[in-house]
Amino acid sequence: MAATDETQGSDQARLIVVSNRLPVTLAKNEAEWSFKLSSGGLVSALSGLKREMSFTWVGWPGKDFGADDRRSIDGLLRENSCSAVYLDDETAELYYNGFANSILWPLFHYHPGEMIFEEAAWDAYQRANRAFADALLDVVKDGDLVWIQDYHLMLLPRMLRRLLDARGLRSVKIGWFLHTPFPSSELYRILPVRREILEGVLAADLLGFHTYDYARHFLSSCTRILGLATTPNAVESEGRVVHVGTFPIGIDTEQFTEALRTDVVLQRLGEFERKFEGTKVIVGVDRLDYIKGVPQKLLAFEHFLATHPKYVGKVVLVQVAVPSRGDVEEYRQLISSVNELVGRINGRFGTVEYTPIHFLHKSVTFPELVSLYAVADVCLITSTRDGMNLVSYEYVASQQQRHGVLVLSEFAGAAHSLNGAIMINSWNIEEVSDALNQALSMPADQREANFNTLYRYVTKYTAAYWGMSFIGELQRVSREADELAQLPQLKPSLAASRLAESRQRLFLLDYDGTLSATRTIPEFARPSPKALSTLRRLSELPGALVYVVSGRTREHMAQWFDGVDVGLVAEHGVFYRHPRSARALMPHSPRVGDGADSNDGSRQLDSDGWYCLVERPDPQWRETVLPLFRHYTERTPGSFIEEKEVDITWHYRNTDPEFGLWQANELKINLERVLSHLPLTIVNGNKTVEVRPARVDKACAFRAILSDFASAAADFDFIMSIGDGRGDENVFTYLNAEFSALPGLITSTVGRKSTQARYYLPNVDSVMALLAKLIEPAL
Ligand SMILES: O=P(O)(O)OC[C@H]1O[C@H](O[C@H]2O[C@H](CO)[C@@H](O)[C@H](O)[C@H]2O)[C@H](O)[C@@H](O)[C@@H]1O
Ligand SMILES: O=c1ccn([C@@H]2O[C@H](COP(=O)(O)OP(=O)(O)O)[C@@H](O)[C@H]2O)c(=O)[nH]1
Repeated sequence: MAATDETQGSDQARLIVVSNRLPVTLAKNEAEWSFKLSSGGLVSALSGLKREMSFTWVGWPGKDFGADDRRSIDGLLRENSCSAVYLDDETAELYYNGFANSILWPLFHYHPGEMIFEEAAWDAYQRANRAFADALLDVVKDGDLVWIQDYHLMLLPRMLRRLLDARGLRSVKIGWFLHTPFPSSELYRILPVRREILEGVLAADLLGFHTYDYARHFLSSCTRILGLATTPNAVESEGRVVHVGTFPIGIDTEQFTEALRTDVVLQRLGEFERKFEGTKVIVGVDRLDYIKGVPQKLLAFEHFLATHPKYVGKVVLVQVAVPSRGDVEEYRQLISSVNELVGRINGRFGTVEYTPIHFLHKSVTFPELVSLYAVADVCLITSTRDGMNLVSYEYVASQQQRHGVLVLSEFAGAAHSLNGAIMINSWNIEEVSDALNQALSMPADQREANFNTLYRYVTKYTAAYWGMSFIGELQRVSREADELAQLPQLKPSLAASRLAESRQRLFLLDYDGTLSATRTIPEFARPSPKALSTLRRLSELPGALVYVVSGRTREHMAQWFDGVDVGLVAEHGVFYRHPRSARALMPHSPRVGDGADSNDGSRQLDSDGWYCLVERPDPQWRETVLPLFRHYTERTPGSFIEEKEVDITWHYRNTDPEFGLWQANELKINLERVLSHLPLTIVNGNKTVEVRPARVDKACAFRAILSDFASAAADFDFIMSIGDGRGDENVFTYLNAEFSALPGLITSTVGRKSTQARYYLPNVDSVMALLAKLIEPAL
């Protein structure tokens, strides 16, 4: 493993990889501890990465050690860029076998029947994850990248984040990668601690999965179980954006190419070729785990021999079954049923000269494995679920000469990548048997074409590629998060001091999500008595003009703010009305029917003082839009249409969250198609789809408002704009450009997010607290 010394102590971000097991085997000879790097999927996957980037590996060393031994082991590990997390043997057993392998593993592989939930195991899982977090505190420095691996450590991102925050280490970036499938939310929700586990990983900055299906299931669980807003590549959790990505793992193909040139492999391959001369070889390599579908494979092979007698005596299955998790009951049962099947099939089809199944219940050496891969005409993978399945990749990497056929279960993650394999439903014994027949009789040119497609993929998307792309993405999202972290929170004291220094004051306040918290039904979101009295007192400050700026109808707004001297902007800028106190500042009093020029073309003034920035609503587009809106409303329970004077809004907040979002996207696509020739804009709002005139937005309304003040607008020495939505971003952009030099300009979004505003306020309560500060008597 590459040493990290060159980066220790420097300002460069260091990488720390955390996994359940350290990739080492420790042995004591006399009084001396020695160290051997062990092999395994993760070790080889990360071996490519380590050529590009040095890292420290943190994990459990495999058993507990006494204090004296720990001291020497720690030294030895440090020299090899590793660091141990010690767990007492009972915790380790319960956490690893009891929770990770007996609860999460079966559930994530669609075997809920094998899941045994025990509180003691859950307690141990928490204890072990906490021990990892504590140990990491001694290793991690600010600015480091911490990459946590797999289902054993799903609570760790949150536990670690809390400890780091408490120490003020706020720029450590955390990634987490799941090597297994993530099941459908329908399965996942069975887990008694489903919330804790999701919340645990959501403290990371980037979450990685092998396939988009796994990511999709994860996002769906976040929506359904935690009620969080998601996009196809992110989850919003506690004001943070947690990025979600697909990073299919690969192998180090070079290792296989090099091994195939070694004498030991060439010799062994020759022996196999002589032994199996005139016989077709099917190879299977699996850990003996119930997810690998070994019984299904044996039954399919039996069916194949029974239905294709010409192959009896002419084809063998060499099945390597690597012993695994023998301490767990389900695995012990599997061994006996597999042994029974092998015996039955060999008894049924075998002769003195012919053994149909060569069953190796052991692990084999790497040269032996490569030789077996290379001699096989077919590789048969029948997993009933499998995160990725690297055996399929390894077989392809070893088949440059023979161009053998890969028969691959569609339930392995690899099926999403390995175009060129024969895909099978491993539960369908008939189909697997047919696939074997097809594979064994496939013409050489077709085998070669399939192999070339597979080989190109396997050699391009290697383990190194996987590691580098995850780390690259973690660095990218971290930069984005750093930018966001630099967005300052608007402090009431700062706003108050700027206000105190000013004389002509303008407040532009969005309504929904800014002055009023989100409600399920729009009518319920009326201004609270507190909000009304705050606005009244704000409007009474010397030299102050207050505008409430909303997507709501002017009727609603006029009714809600009756008796408060605030200006109103309705339907996202289509209508606006000045406060009474503004009239004194206007160069001339506008008259009804006034069509005075503004930057936005003509505008009309009615007898209630409202300006309208668009032509009257065009009935034709409404006639096109409304039937579509109705179509989707009828088919989306809980959705409804809000018809305004000009805009039309489709609300889906109260629908099934995923179906609602799906329907909203469909509706938007359909609207874009039918409205493409019209000057309209279709906007995804806060659980809404809105259609409104393209020419007008909230920024246009401000421009019009300011032009009404003509040169008096130049006298505003304090402008504060607060809003939470996308429509408010236009306002911030406009104000930042127009009043860039004004010290009294304050723009603030609500909720921390990527924004054009100069500040953020966390939520509606903090907006109200800020405004309350501004109306304190001294100001
Ligand atoms: O510009 P705004 O004041 O932020 O108005 C935008 C939309 O707000 C309303 O919908 C939103 O608030 C509702 C009440 O809390 C909520 O039920 C809905 O899901 C939100 O999208 C309003 O109904 C829309 O017409 C406005 O366009
Ligand atoms: O005797 C053996 C046979 C195979 N393997 C390796 O075990 C890994 C199995 O990975 P896979 O993704 O197929 O399944 P997993 O065991 O991780 O579920 C592959 O890299 C094999 O080369 C091994 O270590 N010892």
